[in-house]
Amino acid sequence: MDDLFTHAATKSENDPAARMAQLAKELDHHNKLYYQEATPEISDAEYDKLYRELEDLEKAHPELADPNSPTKRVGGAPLDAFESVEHLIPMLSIDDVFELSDEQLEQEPEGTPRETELIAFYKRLQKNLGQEHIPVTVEPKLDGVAVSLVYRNGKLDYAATRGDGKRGDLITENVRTIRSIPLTLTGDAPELLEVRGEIFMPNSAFAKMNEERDEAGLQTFANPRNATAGTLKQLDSREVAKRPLAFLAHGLGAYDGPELATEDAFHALLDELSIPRNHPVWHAENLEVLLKAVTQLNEERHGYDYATDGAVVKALSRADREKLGFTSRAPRWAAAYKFLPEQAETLLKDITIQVGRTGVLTPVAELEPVLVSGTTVSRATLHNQDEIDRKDVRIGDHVIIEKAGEIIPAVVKVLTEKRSSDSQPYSLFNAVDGKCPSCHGPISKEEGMVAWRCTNFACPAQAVTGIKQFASRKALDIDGVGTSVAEAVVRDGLVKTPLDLFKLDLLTLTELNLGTKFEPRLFGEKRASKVLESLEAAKSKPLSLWLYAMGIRNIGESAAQEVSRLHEKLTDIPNSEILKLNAERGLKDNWVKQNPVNPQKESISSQEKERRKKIADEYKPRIKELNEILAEYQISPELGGVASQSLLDFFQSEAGMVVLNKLASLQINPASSNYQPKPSQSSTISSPVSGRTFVITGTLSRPRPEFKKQIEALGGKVSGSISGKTDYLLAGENAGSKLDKAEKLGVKVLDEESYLSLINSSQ
Ligand SMILES: NC(=O)c1ccc[n+]([C@@H]2O[C@H](COP(=O)([O-])OP(=O)(O)OC[C@H]3O[C@@H](n4cnc5c(N)ncnc54)[C@H](O)[C@@H]3O)[C@@H](O)[C@H]2O)c1
Ligand SMILES: [Zn+2]
Repeated sequence: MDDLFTHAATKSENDPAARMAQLAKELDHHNKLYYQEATPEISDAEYDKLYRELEDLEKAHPELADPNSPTKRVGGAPLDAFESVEHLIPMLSIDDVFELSDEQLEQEPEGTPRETELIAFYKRLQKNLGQEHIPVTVEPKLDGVAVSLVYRNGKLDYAATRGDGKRGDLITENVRTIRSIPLTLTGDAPELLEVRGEIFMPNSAFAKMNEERDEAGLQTFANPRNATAGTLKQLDSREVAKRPLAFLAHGLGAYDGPELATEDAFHALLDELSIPRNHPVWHAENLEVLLKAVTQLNEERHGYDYATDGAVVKALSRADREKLGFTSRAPRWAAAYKFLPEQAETLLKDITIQVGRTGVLTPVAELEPVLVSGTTVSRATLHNQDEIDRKDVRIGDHVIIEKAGEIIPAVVKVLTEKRSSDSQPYSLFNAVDGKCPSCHGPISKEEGMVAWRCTNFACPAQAVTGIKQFASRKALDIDGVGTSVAEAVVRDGLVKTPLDLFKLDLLTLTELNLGTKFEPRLFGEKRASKVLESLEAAKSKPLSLWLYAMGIRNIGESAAQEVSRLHEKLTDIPNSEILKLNAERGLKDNWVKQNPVNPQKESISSQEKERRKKIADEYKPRIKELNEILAEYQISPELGGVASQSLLDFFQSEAGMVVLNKLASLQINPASSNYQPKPSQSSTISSPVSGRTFVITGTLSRPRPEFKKQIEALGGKVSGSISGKTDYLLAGENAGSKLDKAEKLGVKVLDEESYLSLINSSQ
């Protein structure tokens, strides 16, 4: 079965517009993670690759280019938590030019230099300025967070991040804590001086801080840039003060003072005012010297105490810069030359699988330790199955690994000539036997996506994400349980899966620490009891909300509604015949649609044609048959084959059983509030008992089972507890809490006498 349904062709390959839209979406996603949340998912080199691909497509198809494309914009939006400020002059990015790799050079004519893109940049300067010699400067590119420091009359007025280039966040209080940034300038300060530069964390300080955090049981940062970005987002500047941040200036923004004709004059001013500036700076009068400077910087940079992955090349004179001008995103007078990441050869000993916070399964290469860019590397990311297939990575291979400016190393290439003859292609799915290594839940791959994911909402690796979904407004609406509570209960080991929330008691919740070990912030009794109340109420919430709350793949709100219309209660789902048939129909139907015998766009071999025809001939009559069987259920397209299969997979998996067992032990069996599987039939029957749900309580004239039998014989149901979907409460003498609850929920209450007349009327 696997075979038939996993081929969902990535149609974007031949469709530039679709690919462009997809790239833009992915880049937006990564920009948000990188700039706003300081938690990037991919390396800069990978990001750059996607960015380049989009840029190239936009050049090839200018008519399809979106004016709001990520290639036309700077950075991310300002954060809500800070006040923002409009920049006096927009803060732009810098265009990248890349050192060419061996693979790229193979595609080019012989003798093509690695610096081809840099040379092209210099030639553009020559052409646009109409002169042969253009003096430029070369300096290290700092990998930190861009900042604007505005000084008025020698005093720091404010500091802001780049934000979207037009508006940034005001981070003055945080910046004041950075010792190397002067608050008052020495010497003859101009009236207005906007210095732009980079806040960063030196490597040594970063390593030490991470070590201390690790010891204190705090989360460590992936790399110095993340640590810097994360630190500057802190609202409490006392926290910022504790972090080892540094600053170096590299550019001029708004300015009101004596003329600065060149970059040198600007540097002299910074020195006079004791503002630390980026160094070393090389000067080059022509292309030859520029290339030498860049080579020298590349050699020296490994000795620096901060990460540099490139050289910034800038026209020296202000007059030249003015002539060259800007694009919407970057100045035309500067370029960032990105060095090739350093590579090394080593042995890939094993592949392990990590489960991320959102359930993504990431294959990780376990390597024979090797030294790259001054650090020992023993693990590298393999990203996903598609990447493994593309590079044909296998356990036991000799591989080339690469480490860019940032920390996560990657496997770039396999040395197939060194491979042993008995090596086997690697399949992530087989390696984990189709189960999440963290929880043994089922894994699945969404259409058009490359990653396998664990689909178990109770997976401990995804606990925080799962709890947030479970408690969200649209799901079970657990008042007071958001990100910080979810993180705290998981951190303290109180909750491993959302259902563990039901184990929490008032005292534990009251004393839950939402702050840090050093600065505790307790949750408090008032909010704690609210959480418990919401949890109690959740127990009787309808099936559709429960299904949505579980965050099962492909089950959104509408699909959950439809599932709950077709099933009376949760426990009917794992073996649901309707779902089985609907899954089969949907998956077969998709297959036929996606594998046409006479495709219009692609060309297929006659063998492939034959294969498709054979399968389609088998599927089509069955699809017709299924359509007939399912017709009376009138299943909405919101519940497709993929979603149906996904539900069944989940509830039939080991993980799904655990969830069902836990619910059973909590005595929760969510019931449908819109149960009506055969719409046309049930609407014609109208009986006061048939299809109605009764709850029985108190002392009656006969034993309760007798009443139960009678109700069921007339097509009604008897349930043990009152919920919003109960129709009648049959209440005898001394009815207790159920009576109160029925009144609260507006459920009709019958005494024995009115019950009897109801029964008689429906016989
Ligand atoms: N991994 C991810 O998910 C992800 C997401 C978004 C962006 N990124 C990375 O960020 C890059 C794009 O970000 P960007 O637009 O901020 O560009 P950038 O950081 O590559 O370059 C522009 C910035 O460089 C800084 N800079 C550093 N040293 C400088 C110097 N000596 N002189 C002048 N400026 C200097 C400036 O602050 C300027 O704003 C991408 O190439 C990518 O590597 C990664
Ligand atoms: Zn899992």
